[in-house]
Amino acid sequence: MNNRLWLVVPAAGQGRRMAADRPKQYLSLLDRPILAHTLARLHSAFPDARLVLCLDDDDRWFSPEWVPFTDWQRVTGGAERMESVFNALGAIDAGDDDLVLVHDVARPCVTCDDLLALHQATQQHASGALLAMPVADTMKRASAAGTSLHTEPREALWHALTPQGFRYRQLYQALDEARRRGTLLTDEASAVEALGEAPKLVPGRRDNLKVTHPDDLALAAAILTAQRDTLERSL
Ligand SMILES: Nc1ccn([C@@H]2O[C@H](COP(=O)(O)OP(=O)(O)OP(=O)(O)O)[C@@H](O)[C@H]2O)c(=O)n1
Ligand SMILES: C[C@](O)(CO)[C@H](O)COP(=O)(O)O
Repeated sequence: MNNRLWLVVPAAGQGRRMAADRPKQYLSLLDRPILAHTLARLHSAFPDARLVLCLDDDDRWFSPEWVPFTDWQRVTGGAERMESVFNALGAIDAGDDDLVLVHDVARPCVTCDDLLALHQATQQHASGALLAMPVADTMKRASAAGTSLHTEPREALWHALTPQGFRYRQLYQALDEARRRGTLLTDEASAVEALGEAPKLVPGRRDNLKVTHPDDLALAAAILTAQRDTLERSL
């Protein structure tokens, strides 16, 4: 039997750095909320996957009309992103070798081609895979006073993006272990790395922006508009 594909979308954040009147996933981007864009992108790549959407229990903004998947469920988010993802894994009836792709709701500009590339890499690499981007700028080591102490070699530095994909059992064990240690992790790959594994870095597009600060909203709108003009067929 083929392994199932699960999409876990952590969407239980409060968007504190955005400082808006609602969690950032419900801010309007062009014609609809960020959450609707992100789910539409995932659906265009994986229409038959099962979606697991992590939402805050007190969320009063969510509407199911923004979910294009027929096969989906809502789970309760945690206090931190990694807890939201762990809750999702605990709530599903997945096989050990089923693939799980975790994608931030706050990354609405991910393209179909990048999603498919990450999915393929996850199938091919036993330690899992993540979309990532090589660091492009000269990197400085700062002092506590905010002065530049020296220049760091950047050749081996990458920005971690999402999705990040793993086999279900491996990811569950990795996050469970991190919780037991009391380590706070900002992505799934960190948990798997802590088990001694080395997930594959899959070069992703530079415009897979995580909407984080207020000025990211205009940037995301410009990216989506440019993608509509240049990538129409592969979105
Ligand atoms: N307890 C949490 C915290 C974050 N997230 C999700 O994890 C992703 C990445 O987090 P981040 O960009 O930090 O979002 P927020 O936590 O909402 O933002 P902030 O840190 O500024 O409050 C987002 O899709 C967010 O909704 C989540 O599901 N549960
Ligand atoms: C997984 C992630 O997208 C990596 O960039 C993540 O959401 C990071 O969040 P943070 O803003 O760096 O805490």
